[in-house]
Amino acid sequence: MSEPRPQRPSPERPPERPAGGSALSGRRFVRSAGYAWAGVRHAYRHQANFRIECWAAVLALGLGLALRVPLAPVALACGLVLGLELLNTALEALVDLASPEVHPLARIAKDTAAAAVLLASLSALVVGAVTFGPPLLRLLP
Ligand SMILES: Nc1ncnc2c1ncn2[C@@H]1O[C@H](COP(=O)(O)OP(=O)(O)OP(=O)(O)O)[C@@H](O)[C@H]1O
Repeated sequence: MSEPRPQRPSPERPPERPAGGSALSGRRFVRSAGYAWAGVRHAYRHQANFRIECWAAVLALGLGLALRVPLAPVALACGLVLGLELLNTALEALVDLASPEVHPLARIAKDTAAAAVLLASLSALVVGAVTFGPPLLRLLP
């Protein structure tokens, strides 16, 4: 006899809460943050682009502080690029797992994810030019 299938959550039947405290439990949050930090460390170790983007973000935020420009758009642009680079890394790993051999769909997945990072990086350059351009020009003699 086959095992009973686990029932999908629905609006009438919310998902069962896993054992180990409420969704807002501090220990749970710390554990999740630990997994996320492991992901960041992995990307930093293995992805040269992520390392460059991390240091570019540090530089941009430092320059923003020094020039006293609004930091919110700079931080948002940096977060977008870094977040999409992490998603790109995750997707590359998934594609390599699902399709180690060359496949047109694998190429589309990887190329499209890379395009998302490129688009965000170009937007970040525009944000940087608009934010840092005027104060830097004022510094010129
Ligand atoms: N399994 C595959 N099938 C088809 N094309 C692939 C496959 N794997 C990679 N490619 C092609 O090669 C390109 C580079 O893939 P790769 O996995 O080396 O990514 P990358 O951008 O070089 O990653 P990294 O950031 O690790 O350097 C992809 O964008 C895609 O066009």
